[in-house]
Amino acid sequence: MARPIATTAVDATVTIPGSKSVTNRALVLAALAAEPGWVRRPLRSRDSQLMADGLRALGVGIEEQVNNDCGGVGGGEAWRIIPTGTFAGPARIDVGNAGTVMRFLPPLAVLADGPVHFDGDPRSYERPQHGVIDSLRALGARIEDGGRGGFPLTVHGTGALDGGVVELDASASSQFVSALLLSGARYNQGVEVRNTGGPVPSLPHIRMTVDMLRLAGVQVDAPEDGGEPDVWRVTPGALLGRDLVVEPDLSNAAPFFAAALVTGGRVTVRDWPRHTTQPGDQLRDLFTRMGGSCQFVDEGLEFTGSGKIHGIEADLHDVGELTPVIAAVAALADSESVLSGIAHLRLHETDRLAALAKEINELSGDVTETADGLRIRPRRLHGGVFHTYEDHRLATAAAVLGLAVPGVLVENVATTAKTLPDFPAMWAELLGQAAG
Ligand SMILES: O=C(O)C1=C[C@@H](OP(=O)(O)O)[C@@H](O)[C@H](O)C1
Ligand SMILES: C=C(OP(=O)(O)O)C(=O)O
Repeated sequence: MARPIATTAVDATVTIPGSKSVTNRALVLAALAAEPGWVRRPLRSRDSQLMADGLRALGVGIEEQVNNDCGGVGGGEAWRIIPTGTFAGPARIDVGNAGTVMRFLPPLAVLADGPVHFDGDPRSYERPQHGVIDSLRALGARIEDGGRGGFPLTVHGTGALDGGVVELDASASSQFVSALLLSGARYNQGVEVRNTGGPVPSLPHIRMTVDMLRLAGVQVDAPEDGGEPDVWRVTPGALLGRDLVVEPDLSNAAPFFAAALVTGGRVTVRDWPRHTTQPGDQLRDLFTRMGGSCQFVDEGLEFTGSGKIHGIEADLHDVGELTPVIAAVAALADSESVLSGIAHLRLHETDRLAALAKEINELSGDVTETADGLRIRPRRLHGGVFHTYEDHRLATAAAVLGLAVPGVLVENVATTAKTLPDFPAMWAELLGQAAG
């Protein structure tokens, strides 16, 4: 995708599709429930499709309805989830490169009536999975992993799991904890997850898991509610079928607010929730520190750029998925930025620290990798191909750079289909151009 620089300040209102994290949790919880439920305004993307297909392979009914009027809540698209109580095996599941699918489904597959074979994109072989697999084994599951501790692997479901207390190192991914908690209420003894490793990243995502479990009627003890630090406990019990409206994906608002910052323009994101567990909500603070300002308006959240972009020193441990777009904005700022607390990004869709440093430097930037992040010294950039390594967030970061730097070519912008298939058209509309 080649984008000329934005010649005028953007001024737009955008509708961001549903959150990947909320959609995929909602699907898992609805599949585990004792009664049917609804997921409204779900994200339609590669990651949510992989999740839905995985659950269907296990026998869960998912009926996709468009423009229905089911109960009047949410409106628009809705998926009706019909759980079967048990999960069917043998089954085959493709996890793609979706962290939520590769971590959340094996703990559910232990409840299947037979073997469930998992495989995925080449990158899924490299992403950490030990926190899920070793934990499930410790809780009584039989899993074959082909000798590498990860994919491809076979979970030998027996219809039930003892569960109980498990210790793991969750410093590589919060998804290890979320994964075990989501299915834990269906284990005979529930589950108690104890992190014995370093600090867990992306804690708001665990909070999201805990809140959504509670909405499904599950009793959860968590550290932030006065519980023991680094310990989460799920009491065994049935899950309720819920009617849930998915919030817009706030992490995918990042490139659009960045466009307001970079062009000195204004972007309103519709339906921004006033209260949310999504880490993307921290964009309000981060991008304000970088030179913009925001306010809630009737339609949603309005973000305005001042025409100036400041560097930032920020610990992004909780909000790692925002890093690529923040790094792109930082490369266009008037002072140095230091982004820290994000060593775990080396094991995301790609090694994001290496990829951002390499690609921005290829455009004549000055980015160095630190032990746990990036140091970004803004320099005048020139155009060139920005490689995206099949990482949706590298592609949106490159598009942001392309607003200010003539001749930036985003290689494989279609990779945004992981969480935002409409990105090329939405971006073209933002800039008042034809998609292409
Ligand atoms: O549970 C989730 O929905 C997510 C948790 C985070 O993963 P890590 O804890 O592996 O960073 C985040 O980066 C990812 O985009 C989504
Ligand atoms: C890390 C991410 O995704 P995943 O769910 O595949 O871990 C991300 O979306 O930034």
